[in-house]
Amino acid sequence: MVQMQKHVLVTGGAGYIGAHACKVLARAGFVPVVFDNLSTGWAEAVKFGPFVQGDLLDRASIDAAFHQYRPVAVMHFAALSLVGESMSDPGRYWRTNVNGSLNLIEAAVQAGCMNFVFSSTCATYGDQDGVVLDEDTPQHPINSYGASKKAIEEMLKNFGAAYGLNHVIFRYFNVAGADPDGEIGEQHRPETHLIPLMLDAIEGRRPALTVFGQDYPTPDGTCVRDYVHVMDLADAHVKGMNWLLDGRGNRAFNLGTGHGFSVRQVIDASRSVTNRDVPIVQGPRRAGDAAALVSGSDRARAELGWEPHRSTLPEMIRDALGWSQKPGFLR
Ligand SMILES: O=c1ccn([C@@H]2O[C@H](COP(=O)(O)OP(=O)(O)O[C@H]3O[C@H](CO)[C@H](O)[C@H](O)[C@H]3O)[C@@H](O)[C@H]2O)c(=O)[nH]1
Repeated sequence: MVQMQKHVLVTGGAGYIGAHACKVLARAGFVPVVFDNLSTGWAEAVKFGPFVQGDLLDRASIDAAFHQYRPVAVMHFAALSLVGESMSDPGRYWRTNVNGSLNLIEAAVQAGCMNFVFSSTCATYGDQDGVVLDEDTPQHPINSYGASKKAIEEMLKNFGAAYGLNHVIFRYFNVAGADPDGEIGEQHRPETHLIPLMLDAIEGRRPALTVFGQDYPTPDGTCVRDYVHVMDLADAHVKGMNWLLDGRGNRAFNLGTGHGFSVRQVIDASRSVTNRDVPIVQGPRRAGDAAALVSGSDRARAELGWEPHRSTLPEMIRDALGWSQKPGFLR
């Protein structure tokens, strides 16, 4: 019997999280079709299926991809995602994230591709004074990035109500680590994330790690985040897509472990992996940073059957380190 190949359109599939999702999709028997403009992604990261180089602001190129591949679902990772940059250039965030998503959602509906998995963020919750954030926590973003993602969540609800677009929304906490096989990993230019910058400082690619803010209302004064391994996150996406393919309806899920770690605790954990000290300098707070973002993660576990298997700090740091030591790694 000839098996029909099931394609999944993966926007942003050449980026960090999207590429890991492609690997897990391929392993689960799907064909990930990457749609990416390479503004922050890497052609070298497209390893698990076809590549369409296109821009979400160009509706015709999206329509062509739907027409050519007839995907069973969309995973929408493509976005600008830096909190600091979103504060200094909000127009770019609204245009790219919101207009791009509107084009994609309209194209999906028109093509009859009614299963949509969306990358949202804990930044939609804003700064909530140390409470553990569950999916019913009111969303009050404090930066343009979070506001743009919240707007897209609303858009999905509206298109769900009007046209029956089925959607799963994932609100990520802090994604870290890399594919333990070393096929893909995190490579941003410029790099802004804590763990890769810390490794750069340890390995001498940068003189030091700047700790942004020491006076937050947290136990040691540095920001607290909930770190989740990128492969665990990718697994959740396949579970979320299967949830939609099984007709289980629209749902938002947090993706975090439920445990928060301060910047200082992350630095301390790196010593246990590398046996090296992190050269640090103390800097001011970064605009748009919430003091603490920790996930209530019961819903994804209970309803999706998701369990993070790799999301310990040492494992995430070890996998990120392995990737950064690969020949050809550039930063
Ligand atoms: O050089 C650095 C870089 C980061 N940090 C601190 O480390 C923590 C983590 O910062 P990251 O930049 O690694 O991650 P963010 O929490 O800013 O961002 C993550 O969470 C955001 C939502 O809050 C968005 O989803 C974003 O895309 C995602 O990377 C923050 O407290 C930040 O202030 C430093 O002290 N020094």
